[in-house]
Amino acid sequence: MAGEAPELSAQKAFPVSWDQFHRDCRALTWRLNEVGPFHAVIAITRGGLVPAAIVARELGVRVIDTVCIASYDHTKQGDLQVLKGVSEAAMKLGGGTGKGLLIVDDLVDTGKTGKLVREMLPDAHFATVYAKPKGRPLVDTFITEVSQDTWIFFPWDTALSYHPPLRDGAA
Ligand SMILES: O=P(O)(O)OC[C@H]1O[C@H](OP(=O)(O)OP(=O)(O)O)[C@H](O)[C@@H]1O
Ligand code: HPA
Ligand SMILES: [Mg+2]
Repeated sequence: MAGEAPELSAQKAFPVSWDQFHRDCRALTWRLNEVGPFHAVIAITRGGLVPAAIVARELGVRVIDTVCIASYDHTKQGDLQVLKGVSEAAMKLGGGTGKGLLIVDDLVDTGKTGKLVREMLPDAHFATVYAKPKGRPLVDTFITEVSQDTWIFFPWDTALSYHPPLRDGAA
């Protein structure tokens, strides 16, 4: 496609629909239900907000906080920027180390974001919906692993569009 980033076309694509994402979040919650209860859910923004809402709903957790981190500009990772840390109230609930807190993100890729959050809350439980091999050791619970050269396309980042037939060269 004209204008497409070369690193995008070189990678395998793993598109996720809203339905599939909801199902995967519910599957994640089944596993987390065995580990909890949790005092609060900490969503890593922005991608963690969507699974955090679903997981918190299923687990009956009403206290939700955010850690706001930015790193990727589309598919290129830059330096991590912590725009907002854990609130004082959530810190208190986690006894200062994160015990009994559930950190939720959409995925771990290189694990840089996860590592940073784990340093903030070393005793928290870290859950993601998807994991790539490099980040996987940082996660306590996840649902689906994809290869490192796969790019996951989330439903909030995508829209329905025309796709050319395979015989015309479509991948
Ligand atoms: O394991 P890593 O290599 O650190 O990558 C994983 C992180 O990257 C993405 O967030 P991003 O920084 O793009 O921000 P966003 O959630 O606002 O999209 C994703 O949501 C994870 O938080
Ligand atoms: O595979 C990915 N998909 C979407 N966002 C991401 N941020 C890091 N890796 C990914
Ligand atoms: Mg993120």
